[in-house]
Amino acid sequence: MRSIEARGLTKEFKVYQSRSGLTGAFRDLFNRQYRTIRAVNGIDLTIEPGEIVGYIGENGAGKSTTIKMLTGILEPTGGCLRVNGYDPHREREEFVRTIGVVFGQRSQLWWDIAVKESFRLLKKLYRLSGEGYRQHLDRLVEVLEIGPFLDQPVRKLSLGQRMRCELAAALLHQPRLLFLDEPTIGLDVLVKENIRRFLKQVNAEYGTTILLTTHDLSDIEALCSRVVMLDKGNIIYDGDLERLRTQWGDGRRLILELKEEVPSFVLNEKTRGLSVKWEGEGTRYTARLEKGTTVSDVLSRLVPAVAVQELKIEEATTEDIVRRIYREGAAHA
Ligand SMILES: Nc1ncnc2c1ncn2[C@@H]1O[C@H](COP(=O)(O)OP(=O)(O)OP(=O)(O)O)[C@@H](O)[C@H]1O
Repeated sequence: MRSIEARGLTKEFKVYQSRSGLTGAFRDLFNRQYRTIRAVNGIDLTIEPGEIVGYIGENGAGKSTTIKMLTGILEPTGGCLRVNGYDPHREREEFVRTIGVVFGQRSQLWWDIAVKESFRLLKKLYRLSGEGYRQHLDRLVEVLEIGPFLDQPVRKLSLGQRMRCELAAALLHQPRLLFLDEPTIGLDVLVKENIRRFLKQVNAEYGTTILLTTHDLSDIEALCSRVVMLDKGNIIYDGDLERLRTQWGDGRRLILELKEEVPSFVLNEKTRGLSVKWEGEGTRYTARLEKGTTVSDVLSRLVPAVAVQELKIEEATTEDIVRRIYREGAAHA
């Protein structure tokens, strides 16, 4: 059974539009006008058990709306959806036992009670019992190093401590599929590293499928072999990170320090006809090399005319690549 299978998944929102002025407000009283927003536009998405998939897109692309449909919070307007074999919205009660959810911005733990009391409530909610549960909990407490905070109320924990407790809470019932929405937002580098290591471990040991939404591309680099990129409700890339890099990552940067100041128009002139964008001024320039243009193409034009003191070549980072795809608005798997 597939973890996620969506065909033509669509969500539309009807938004009330108010007319301007007093007459407009008066007319709104009797005849409201609505506008339809198609937040998710007929996407096809299949995720197999054990995959770790990064779900990315700019603000407003439709990520949260998708996750809300996949977790059963929102009912789709159209399309077919099965998650862990269930219809998430219609079979919500049985379905939620098979998933875990961590939203970085919101807590599923009770704010004023001790963490272990929250765990106890969740245990009742999921109807968990027995030695298996005890051992699993002990393991989570040990690996996430949350033992010292179990007696404290959530409101007294730091963000990093709370996130580790959230992860434990989301995994108490050993779900087959884990949804993570911005799990490392606001955390310092060390805590981020620990959380990523833990997630890899959970995935390897229990075969837990993970769908991760994040704006932090280093999460994706550390965890996901596959990325799904959303733009205005449509999937514009679904494939591995490596392919994304090779298809779009030829935008290398050449960083130059010149012996003498040279105006930028000279560099533009010398490299006319090549796909290169110059940034900088005086003696320091960066050449952004676009598709097809190589470092030696640029240097062979420059070196006879301009004295170069030092040069450095930088590969485009995933962040550069993704920004570029967002800007240009398309990518094909
Ligand atoms: N309840 C709602 N009512 C009306 N419009 C909505 C609602 N929820 C989302 N939208 C609209 O749907 C579109 C997609 O929003 P969504 O929150 O899914 O994007 P997102 O990719 O998660 O963005 P972000 O990264 O900012 O969280 C946006 O245009 C948003 O304004």
